[in-house]
Amino acid sequence: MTAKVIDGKAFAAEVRTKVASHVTRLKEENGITPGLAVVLVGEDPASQVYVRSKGKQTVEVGMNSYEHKLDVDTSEADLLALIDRLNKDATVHGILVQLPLPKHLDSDLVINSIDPAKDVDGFHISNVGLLGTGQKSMVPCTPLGCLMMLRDHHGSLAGMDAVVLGRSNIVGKPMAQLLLGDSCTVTIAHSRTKDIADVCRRADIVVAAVGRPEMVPGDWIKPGATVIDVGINRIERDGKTVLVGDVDYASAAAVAGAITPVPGGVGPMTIACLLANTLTACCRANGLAEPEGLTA
Ligand SMILES: Nc1nc(=O)c2c([nH]1)NC[C@@H]1CN(c3ccc(C(=O)N[C@@H](CCC(=O)O)C(=O)O)cc3)C=[N+]21
Repeated sequence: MTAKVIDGKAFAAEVRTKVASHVTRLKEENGITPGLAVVLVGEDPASQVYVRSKGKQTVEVGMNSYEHKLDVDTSEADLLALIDRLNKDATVHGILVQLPLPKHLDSDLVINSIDPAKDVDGFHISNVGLLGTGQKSMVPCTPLGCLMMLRDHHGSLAGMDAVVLGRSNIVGKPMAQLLLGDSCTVTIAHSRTKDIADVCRRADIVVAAVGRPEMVPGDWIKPGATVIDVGINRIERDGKTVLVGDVDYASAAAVAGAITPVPGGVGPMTIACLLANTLTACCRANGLAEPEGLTA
């Protein structure tokens, strides 16, 4: 068998088209332009690339983009003061603080100082609690993108066995909550899981979010299963830097029913969902109906 390749890049373009048409309507009918503020502390080259591409796509869908680049040794007080200003700024509907932050800053404290209604990353404890109890919240972008691709491929996910590899707060845990919300039987496996290969082989859906290049080989995958690869790892191969996922693509694609590639899978969906969340936050802030198909 050769897996169907789930084209995250094309799917993300569709999501952005939907977002853009809602934004046009918001402007014409309500005179509102959604705004996203992205805060970057320091000059990590990879982070700068992501922030630039977020800003570009934000403008492309017709939203306002506000970039705040702060010095690497910015004090916590100054960062909190900026967030406080953005919280109070009615033209800003979404706030994203690029992670990881420099070590001298307490990222939990910083994230929890964002107004939960503007927390388009869905990392604020209040959004985490709302998601965990099945209440309306802001949903983390990467897991939301994965969910959209899974629903698009399968229709209903009810009753499926899902294994999430990785237990991070930004991907593994919220991904498990979303799959549970869609009535999957969910297992979270991690570095201390016994017989992880056997656990994985039971899965109809595997979401790999461990951050270890090509850790999941094809013989961990049940024939016909759907594989979502969240990993984005830069490695050296044949003297070149290449981007690989957490899944060994060649061997997994030979047995899976469907698989997301890296690049061109989950990554582009993450940014598309950030724009979708900003639109959702803007609609909620203005008491308007939420866009359909763009939330969990
Ligand atoms: N508060 C916060 N929220 C984030 O969502 C967040 C963050 N911090 N810090 C960094 C990570 C990383 N991230 C990516 C988004 C898109 C691609 C993406 O589009 N990747 C392309 C390839 C891009 C490349 O070539 O490097 C792809 O997979 O096809 C990758 C990575 C969001 N992050």
